[in-house]
Amino acid sequence: MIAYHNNFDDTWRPVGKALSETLTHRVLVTDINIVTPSRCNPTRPPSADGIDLRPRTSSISYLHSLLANDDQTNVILSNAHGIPVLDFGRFLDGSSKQEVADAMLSSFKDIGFVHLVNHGLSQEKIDEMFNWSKRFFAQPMELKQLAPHPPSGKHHRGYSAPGVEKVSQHVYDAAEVLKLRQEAPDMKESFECGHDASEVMPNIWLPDDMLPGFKEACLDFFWACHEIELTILRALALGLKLPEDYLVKYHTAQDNQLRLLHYPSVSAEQLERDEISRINAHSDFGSITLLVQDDVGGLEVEDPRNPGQFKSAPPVAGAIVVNAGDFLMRWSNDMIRSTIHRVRAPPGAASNNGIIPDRYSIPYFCSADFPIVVECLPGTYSAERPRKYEPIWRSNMF
Ligand SMILES: O=C(O)CCC(=O)C(=O)O
Ligand SMILES: [Fe+2]
Repeated sequence: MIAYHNNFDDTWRPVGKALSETLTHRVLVTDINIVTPSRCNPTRPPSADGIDLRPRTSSISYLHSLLANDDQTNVILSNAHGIPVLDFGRFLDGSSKQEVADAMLSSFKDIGFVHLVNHGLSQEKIDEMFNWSKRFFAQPMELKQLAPHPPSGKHHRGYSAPGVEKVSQHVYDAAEVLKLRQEAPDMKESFECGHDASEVMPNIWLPDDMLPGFKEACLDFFWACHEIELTILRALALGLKLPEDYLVKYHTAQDNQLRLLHYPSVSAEQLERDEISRINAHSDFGSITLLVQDDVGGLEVEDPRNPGQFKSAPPVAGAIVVNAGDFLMRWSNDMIRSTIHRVRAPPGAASNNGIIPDRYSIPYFCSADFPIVVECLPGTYSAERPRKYEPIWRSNMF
């Protein structure tokens, strides 16, 4: 689970311990404190702007997955290193809704990850956001520091410089985290924002006259991702044989987090020798994460059947990656996996003069509303598969 730690204060400890002891969930500890915000007021209504529902052709070869059952074969376009590539357009246009829903759920149960093509997020919007991200990170450090991520990390907003954040799993001791960071700093910088009306977690922007247009682009992309989130949650509900709006009803506060990530160019050797890392192994905290990435690669996903073994998950043309987070895993009575992943050297990197190019990615972390009691989802437990978790207030979880 991604959490952000600088200090290990009393707010964090009981939560972290409760999680590790009772949920057997992985807890990711970085250098900034965990955030347990209360519900944000819903802000402007989600806009349909930029959502392109037309199916697009892609360069992906149309292989049928061995994982699929007969009904799912027409929506599974290929199997990319163990992660199915689904034609989400068949859900959006209504032609194979149940099949897409079933295939997505199978994938979440099996590996916790899925690639979606024809997802409805326009390529123009994605390209535009990457351009803004590059422009932002290309600014001088003094300027980026004008939107500083708070050192105490009480909320995930603003800019964090390379090496400041360190991601790890099950490390609760401050000295140990410091040691990890010194041994192998995470060589990435990030900018994080949410929606602009949050009272509990206000955004931290650059001063108005710096990089005009950046803020608007981030917010626009935030809402575009939110639209995709809702359709994915609808598909997932259908896969779980629940009413289509079942999960959406628990995601009304739009308490999500858009994160621009830049991994500066580094030496392949240093990365491979673990002298530096891009992002350490971790699982995400929320319901689902949507990820768009450039074509550099390096994302690796743990093989659920061989803990500790990671498989490369290279980018798939035109696809967004969607993975389940710790919250969804618990909510589904562990039926759905929140799988550990990391970013390392892409395959074959050493042959490229030993230098790994800059990498840009944009995760969008989706969270359920805070003031709800979380019980295992209907259909995820039975006499043979009893509930593993007692009901709990969402705000007491992460
Ligand atoms: O950069 C990536 O591809 C992955 C980022 C990630 O896993 C995260 O920020 O949680
Ligand atoms: Fe992640």
